[in-house]
Amino acid sequence: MIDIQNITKVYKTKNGELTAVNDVNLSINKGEIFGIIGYSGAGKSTMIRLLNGLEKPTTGSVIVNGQDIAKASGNELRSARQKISMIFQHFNLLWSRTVEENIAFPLEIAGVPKAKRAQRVEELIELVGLKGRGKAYPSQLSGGQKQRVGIARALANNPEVLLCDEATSALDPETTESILQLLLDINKQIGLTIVLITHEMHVIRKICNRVAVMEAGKVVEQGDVLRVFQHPQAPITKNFVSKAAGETQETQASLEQILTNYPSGKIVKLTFAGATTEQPVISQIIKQFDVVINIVHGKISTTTGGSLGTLFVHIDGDKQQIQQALQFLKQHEIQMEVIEHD
Ligand SMILES: Nc1ncnc2c1ncn2[C@@H]1O[C@H](COP(=O)(O)OP(=O)(O)OP(=O)(O)O)[C@@H](O)[C@H]1O
Repeated sequence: MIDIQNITKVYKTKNGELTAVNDVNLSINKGEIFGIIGYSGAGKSTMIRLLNGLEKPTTGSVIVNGQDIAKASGNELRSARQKISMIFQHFNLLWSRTVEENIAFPLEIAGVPKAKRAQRVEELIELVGLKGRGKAYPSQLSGGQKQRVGIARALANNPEVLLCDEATSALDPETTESILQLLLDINKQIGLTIVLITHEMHVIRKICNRVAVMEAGKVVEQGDVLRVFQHPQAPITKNFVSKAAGETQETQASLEQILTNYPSGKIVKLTFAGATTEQPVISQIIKQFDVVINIVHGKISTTTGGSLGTLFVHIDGDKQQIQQALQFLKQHEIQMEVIEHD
């Protein structure tokens, strides 16, 4: 569906050249939700502008449905861009237009006759759950409702790809959940390909099938979301994953405290994925080995590929028994990391 081949984008600035995107290759399948995550300045916005043809790469190609967006211009580029739609962090609605009129706007531009427009607007209002709010103005809507208008407007002309630029970053956690759920539902319902950029790993965890992690213009890691959460490789990915698992500075501090207070035993971080989240391994260890287990921190969350759990435990007892308990965990395909002092 989308093939990004060796794209590099170099900006000329007052201070010389700046490489915002550096030799990136990505392949995004039809109907999948693909996330690009990175901290500020990683090159995500530049990537999205390259994807919708707003920006031309310095080198490389961006093939969408067999067409190289990077080389298209004029009518060709306009028609290619009609298949790619976008939603934004700050919604970008027209404030003097009602919800209906905002959603109708791209239909007007595309020359859709009035009666058909009204029918399509009604369908879209229903799809995004805004029934009864059609005559309201954006200023009368909550943030979540505004983003629903943004989504309806983006879908008006039946795009094949929806680009989401930090679409939930301005929303509170509950509204974020409901907007992510709406995107997931739409993806399932109409098979829409969604590419989103974000700096929040929980957004990736909640709705993406695959993820690419960007740092300083490069993709440092990519793969299935569950796999990346279970076995993050790059330091930056490990950082994102532990934040998404709710490991705060407070968790780090309590681990340090336990390491200091209990010099014996081991503190272990266990990562469970898929079926292993449902096995009662901790109680099995306690029954089978002569060890004491203290739970320090734990969380289970779901990804589109299955459940994922992290658990920090302090295992104490006879050295050999601890070793055997750790071996038991390994045999049950539970990812394990022994925590040492920072
Ligand atoms: N038009 C431009 N001209 C010059 N430099 C630019 C331009 N656009 C982006 N950059 C630079 O390219 C780098 C990547 O920026 P980009 O906005 O793509 O990152 P980002 O990951 O989206 O970060 P943010 O979330 O802060 O927007 C940054 O160093 C930025 O200053």
